[in-house]
Amino acid sequence: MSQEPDRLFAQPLAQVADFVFNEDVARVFPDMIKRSVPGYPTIVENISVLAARFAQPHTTLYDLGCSLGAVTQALRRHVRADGCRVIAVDNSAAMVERCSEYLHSQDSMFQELLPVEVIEADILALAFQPTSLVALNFTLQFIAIERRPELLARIRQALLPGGALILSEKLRFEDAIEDELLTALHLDFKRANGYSELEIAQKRSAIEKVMLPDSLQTHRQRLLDAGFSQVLPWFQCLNFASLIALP
Ligand SMILES: C[S@@+](CC[C@H](N)C(=O)[O-])C[C@H]1O[C@@H](n2cnc3c(N)ncnc32)[C@H](O)[C@@H]1O
Ligand SMILES: O=C(O)C(=O)C[C@]1(C(=O)O)C=C[C@@H](O)C=C1
Repeated sequence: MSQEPDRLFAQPLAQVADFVFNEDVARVFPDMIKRSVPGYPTIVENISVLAARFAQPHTTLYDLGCSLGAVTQALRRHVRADGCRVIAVDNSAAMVERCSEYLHSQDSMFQELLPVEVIEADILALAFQPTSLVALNFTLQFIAIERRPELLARIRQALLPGGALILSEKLRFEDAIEDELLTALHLDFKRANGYSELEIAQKRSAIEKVMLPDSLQTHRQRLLDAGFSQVLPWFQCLNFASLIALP
């Protein structure tokens, strides 16, 4: 994947536009997400460990909001159940184009990869096949809040017994002191990864209307309301967490 450093917000901008997953973002995305999301490499690595337990033979696995396909690549390499395939979906043309290229080069580097299909589509409009594993890795937070319940309900309906949804999100916290401290620590994480105060401030105004995090309590209740039976947090680093939701 591209090694280009994320300098998108390094120069003062006359006006900071709302954040979109366009060509500029796609080009620097591996660097951006690693330097912005505490624990991201650990989450991606371990999604394939979790998936290996939940993936059922001869079923479809979904990577929803796949960006450049980091989760898809991990699933293709590490899920060994017979006859599985991965469907990777994103509604950003720039992401889908690069994702397809990266998956193509993965094909030439490794043997015995799961087959994959990359689709440019809105996940809200997707007709789900029966599935044993759905990954929403930092995607739900970009979906309009009022559309989140219906998306989760449709995923729940498509999930087969023994399968799972893996949901990773930035969290907000209902306790004001906890929220303030973990937000401050997240900014320290960005500084420690070389982002300047200007980059941090401009990225924040670009993203604040576009990415709307929920609390763990809100996620849990919404997943239960959508018909999931169990919600288990398996990872948290500062204000970023990942949950397993069981059908
Ligand atoms: C933070 S990125 C996800 C990172 C990726 N899952 C990973 O692990 O590297 C969010 C992605 O969700 C996509 N996205 C947002 N809304 C979407 C929608 N309604 N349908 C499909 N993709 C969407 C964006 O284009 C973006 O690529
Ligand atoms: O919370 C932030 O400041 C972020 O930059 C987070 C986040 C994310 O969680 O997806 C937002 C957009 C970028 O795609 C990468 C990281």
